[in-house]
Amino acid sequence: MPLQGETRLLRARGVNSEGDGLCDCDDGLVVFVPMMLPGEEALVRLVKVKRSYGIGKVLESKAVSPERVTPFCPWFGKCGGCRLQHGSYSLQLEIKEGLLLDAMMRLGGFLRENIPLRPCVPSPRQRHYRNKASFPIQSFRGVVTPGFFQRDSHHLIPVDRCPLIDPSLEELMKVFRETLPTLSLRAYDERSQRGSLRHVLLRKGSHSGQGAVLLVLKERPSSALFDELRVFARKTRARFPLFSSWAINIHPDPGNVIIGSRTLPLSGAPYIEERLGKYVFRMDLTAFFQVNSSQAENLYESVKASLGQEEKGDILELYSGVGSLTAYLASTGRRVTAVESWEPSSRSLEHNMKSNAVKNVSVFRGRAEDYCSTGVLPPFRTVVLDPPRSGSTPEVIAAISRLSPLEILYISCNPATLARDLRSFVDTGYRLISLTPFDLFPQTAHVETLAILKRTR
Ligand SMILES: C[S@@+](CC[C@H](N)C(=O)[O-])C[C@H]1O[C@@H](n2cnc3c(N)ncnc32)[C@H](O)[C@@H]1O
Repeated sequence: MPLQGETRLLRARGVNSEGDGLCDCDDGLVVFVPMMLPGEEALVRLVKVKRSYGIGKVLESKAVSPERVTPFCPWFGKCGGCRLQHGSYSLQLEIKEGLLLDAMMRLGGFLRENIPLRPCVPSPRQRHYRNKASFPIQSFRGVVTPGFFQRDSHHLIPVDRCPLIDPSLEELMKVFRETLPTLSLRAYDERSQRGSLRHVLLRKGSHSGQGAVLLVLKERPSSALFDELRVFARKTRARFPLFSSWAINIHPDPGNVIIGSRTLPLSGAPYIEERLGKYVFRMDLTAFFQVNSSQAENLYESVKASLGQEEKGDILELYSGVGSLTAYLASTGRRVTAVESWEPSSRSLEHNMKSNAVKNVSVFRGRAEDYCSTGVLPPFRTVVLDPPRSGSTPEVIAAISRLSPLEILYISCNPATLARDLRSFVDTGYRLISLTPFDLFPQTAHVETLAILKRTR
């Protein structure tokens, strides 16, 4: 077993889900080394040695990958957001395919020959693709400051630009950096749980142009503070007329969850609209919506194409959000039952089906678990599910297996929970037909995947 502090010459055989180089010591220990790309060799100091893994730091590079590029963001390596900016885009796509394969084999117990992996679908844009920016607020040297968290920590880096977000979100970020210290709001402190302003969330419909601001506060503001924030919103709207929707979200609980359950309108409508394909979707400022609008269109078109136009039979869609994928599913002419638990999203889902004249959708406002336990469910030919990062739950997976649809389409943003859930489906009589990664998050190590399963018996 190597010792902490030792130096080794290591070669990266891949990258882990955090974007770190994956190296093997000759003693069998796996070492994760930030900033190393597959094929690279370096003298590495073992800064941490645990029983099952180590963490290394490059002291001197010995062989550099031809796919290494100069990162375009000055904060890359410090900010926790991007993990792969030092690799060419084609390498990033290859890495994502590898991450998915690794999760399927290691965590899902699949054999390589049983994984019908397709190439990763590239994002139309690799920079400025994000329609949303969420930055934490802290008191930095006594000043209320927005920024991003350093990797694996809650240390704030006070940045005023991010090359992944829409340029108008960057402009607005600068305004917040200048203006927040002049307001009578105090930054929330996680340790003492004092102060108020926790997060600022900015959204801009990439295709609609509409923008929104959500201020996340620990408690409901006093009426004087409310008035002050209204004036701030009005003045900022005068400079950025497209950012017309402002709201305050109240989030009193400690912890890492960004948004609380109560939202109060501050200025303008408490929602914005985004256009995907021929549809316009309204979303509450707290709702989930894919951050890469153009690549979301590609993903949804691909889901629709894999359903086929001539097939018949109803579709059950679980975890529907505001109904963006729902509309694409319904455009095949089949009846869709859409299930969503976040109340503001399920309200928008109902609205969006009406406003887009989509008539063949019925909405269940509640948890997938509750829908699945509502007695005898009608038959569905197809089940589509797009759960959060934690994946689906054993109850929901068991209910889907009992429903026994001919096909299951599973969309996932987390290869680890996807591999686990696909294993359960395969064990109850489904065969994996295809597994397609979509790059919705260039420069990061996040992987979105569309998996298609068919019933075998
Ligand atoms: C990854 S998003 C997918 C949304 C949608 N398919 C889309 O593409 O925009 C997951 C959604 O599941 C919802 N959700 C989370 N847990 C749920 C549950 N137990 N039952 C139903 N919906 C849930 C979330 O509110 C969120 O809207």
